[in-house]
Amino acid sequence: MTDEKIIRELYETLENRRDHPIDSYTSNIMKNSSKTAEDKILEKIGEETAEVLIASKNQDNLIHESTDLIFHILLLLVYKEITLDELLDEFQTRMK
Ligand SMILES: N=c1c2ncn([C@@H]3O[C@H](COP(=O)(O)OP(=O)(O)OP(=O)(O)O)[C@@H](O)[C@H]3O)c2ncn1[C@@H]1O[C@H](COP(=O)(O)O)[C@@H](O)[C@H]1O
Repeated sequence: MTDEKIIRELYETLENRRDHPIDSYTSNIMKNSSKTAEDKILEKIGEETAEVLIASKNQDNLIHESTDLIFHILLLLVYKEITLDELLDEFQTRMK
């Protein structure tokens, strides 16, 4: 699958990991522990943002680092129970 449907499939997987936790990276990060789940996800977004800046300046790994950042933003939205359709609707309202 190499079209935009992969984002919807990923989103559904993340919602499933949130609602039916297993022992996996995304389920574990969305669980509460000593740090709240939200703080852990926000910390990852901060790290991945810095990695995108460095990758862009170094002309290296920009796709890989951007994917990590986008992935963690999607994870935050799923954790906050925002649906993919709400995100897409927001983009739609900006279409000219
Ligand atoms: N797309 C991703 C995805 N992208 C990044 N990551 C994880 O996010 C973390 C990124 O953190 P780091 O950058 O610190 O990790 P890293 O490996 O050192 O990365 P780099 O330094 O190389 O950039 C790693 O542990 C990655 O495994 C992801 N983990 C899961 N998914 C997808 O999410 C879905 C659910 O995943 P699980 O919960 O693992 O089943 C599956 O469809 C997966 O394909």
